[in-house]
Formats: sequence, C-alpha cells, structure tokens
Amino acid sequence: MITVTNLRKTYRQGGRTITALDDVTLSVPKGSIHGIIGHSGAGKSTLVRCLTLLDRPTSGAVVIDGRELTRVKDSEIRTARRRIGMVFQHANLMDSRTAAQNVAHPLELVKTPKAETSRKVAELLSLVGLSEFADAYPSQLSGGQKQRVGIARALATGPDLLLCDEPTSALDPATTEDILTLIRRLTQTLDLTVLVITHEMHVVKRICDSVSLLERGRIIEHGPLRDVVGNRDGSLGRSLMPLARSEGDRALPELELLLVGDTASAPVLSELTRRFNANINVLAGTVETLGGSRFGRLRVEVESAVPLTEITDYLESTGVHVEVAA
Ligand SMILES: Nc1ncnc2c1ncn2[C@@H]1O[C@H](COP(=O)(O)OP(=O)(O)OP(=O)(O)O)[C@@H](O)[C@H]1O
Repeated sequence: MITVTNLRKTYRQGGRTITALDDVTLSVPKGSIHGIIGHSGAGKSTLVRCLTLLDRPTSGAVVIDGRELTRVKDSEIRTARRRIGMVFQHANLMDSRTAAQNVAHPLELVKTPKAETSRKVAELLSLVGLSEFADAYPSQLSGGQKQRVGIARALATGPDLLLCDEPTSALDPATTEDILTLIRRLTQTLDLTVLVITHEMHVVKRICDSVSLLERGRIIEHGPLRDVVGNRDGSLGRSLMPLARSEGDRALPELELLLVGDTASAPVLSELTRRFNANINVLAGTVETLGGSRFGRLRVEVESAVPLTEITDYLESTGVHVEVAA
C-alpha cells in the first residue's frame, strides 16, 4: 500500500517560486492499480521523482507499506529505492546483456547468491512469458518483449510498489494491450500496489481501479473509476467516455444522457418515445463497462409536443443524469 499525504514540491527559478506539486494526497491499496493522468506540465515527472527519492519533496509524506520514505536518510536512499520497481516508457535495457542478464542486474547489485539469482530470473521471465527468450539480446527482441524484460527487471527485488511511468506510450495498440494485460495480471498474482502515470485515457480505462487527475500540480478529481465516470460534475468522466462533437446548429433540443449501472442496460429511449410520443434521434453515443460498472453516454435530439422539462424530469426520476446541451 502507498499513501501520499500533502505532498508539495516547489522550485526556485530566477527569483520565482514554481509549485510543481501542490498538496497531493492519494492512497492506493495493495492489489490495485491507481492511474495518475495529467497533461504535459501537470507535475507527473515531479511526482515520480519525489516518489522515487530522486528529488526530495518540499513537504509532505510518502509511506510505502508502513515505511515513511520521506524520512529516509540520504545514506539509506538506495536501499529504500529497492522497495519501488520502476517501469519506464522505454525499457532501457543493457544491449550487451541478454534478457536474463538484464533481469539479473538488480539482484547482482544487492549481491544475491548466483543460484538464487538464476532461480528468480527464470521465475520472472516465466511470469512475463519470456522463458524462451532468456538468452536473447535486446536487439533480437520486439518493443513489447523489451518492455516485458523491463517489467521482470522491475520486479526482481520484490518491490512493494510498481511505479509505471508512461509504460505503453512508445508501443503500438496491440502491444499496448498485451502489456496492460500483463500489468493487470501481475498486480493480482503478486498482490502488488501499482501506480501508473500516463497521459493516455485508454490506459486508465483498461487497467486502473482508481484514478487521479493532476492539473497544475494539484489533484483536482480522484476516486474509483466507476465513481469518476458517474460524476457528472467532473471532467474526467467525459474524457474517459468522450462523445463525438455536435455538427453545426440543430433546430431541435439536444440532451446529453449519462446512464450508470442497470440504467445503462434499460430501454430508456423506447420508454421515452412511448411515454411522451417523442421522436428521439441519437447523435452520438458510447456504452462501456469501466471499473466493473456499465456506463452509457448518449447525445440525443428530442422532438415532442411535451415541454422539455417534463422529459428531463422523467429521465432524472429513472436515474439517468441529464444535461440540456447549450
Ligand atoms: N527542476 C525544475 N526547476 C524548475 N521548474 C521545474 C523543475 N522541474 C519541473 N518544473 C516545473 O514544474 C511543473 C511540472 O513539471 P513536470 O515535468 O513534473 O510535468 P509533467 O506532467 O511531467 O510534464 P511532461 O508530461 O511534459 O513531462 C512545470 O511547470 C515545470 O516547468
């Protein structure tokens, strides 16, 4: 489990104070994956540096499995860092070493006996599905295979936290899917705590149990995926389930509907047609299962003799979140 409390990082630059992280608080239980999503400049890299002690936070605490990382003395930083496995955008493998030798590297650094290293490396390569490639050099591996070696290497010292910094940003869609499936599987098999830093919404959608939106150093929205998507006041739900834009001016009123859980499977539109003798035209729509719940987001235009408020009141009474498009 990782708990970050009131984390703050400021930099002095040319007489100005730049606040890169502003009161960041989050908590990720064991066996789950938390996504941190943010645009360029939001503070993602600063957060990674503070969590890995490459940079000391200005204030606040980071506690990983009961150990307060922020209190670790400089002389103990190396040891403390072993509790965190890092997966980067590029695996950065050593070209002169085979896959097995790359995975063995962190174990050699902590002087693990040879036999134990061999056993662990074989186990890790098997976990990431690369047993047959143990003796292959990075130049003989695909991008996805290199990333698998990188993940095996990150897990070599048995970390409490796996920190994935843009783990699939350099991969094609099919390989991205493979790597995300692997991260999800390892989280469960090894009961890991995983933080995924990304700017890609589909990564959050595919594997995260919960998510935080980082903007200008602050977490402005956070929660389990299903709460965030169902929250009509936030922007994350819309970003996770976007709708195509409306085209031009339309004569009829437009409604945006958010359907959550059972409502997303109910025949809401046909009921609307029957009840209000309305013509409904779907302009855009998406239905997905996220964080174990089903969600539908629809933009519809409505033609009916009945006042629009009656229709929206009815929809709200059935549990549909309604917004009248401007
Ligand atoms: N060493 C530094 N000195 C001064 N300002 C910094 C330093 N590092 C980061 N910043 C500033 O802190 C803010 C957050 O930067 P950071 O690199 O953490 O964002 P990011 O979300 O990782 O962006 P990107 O995705 O582009 O890497 C930015 O305004 C940046 O200019």
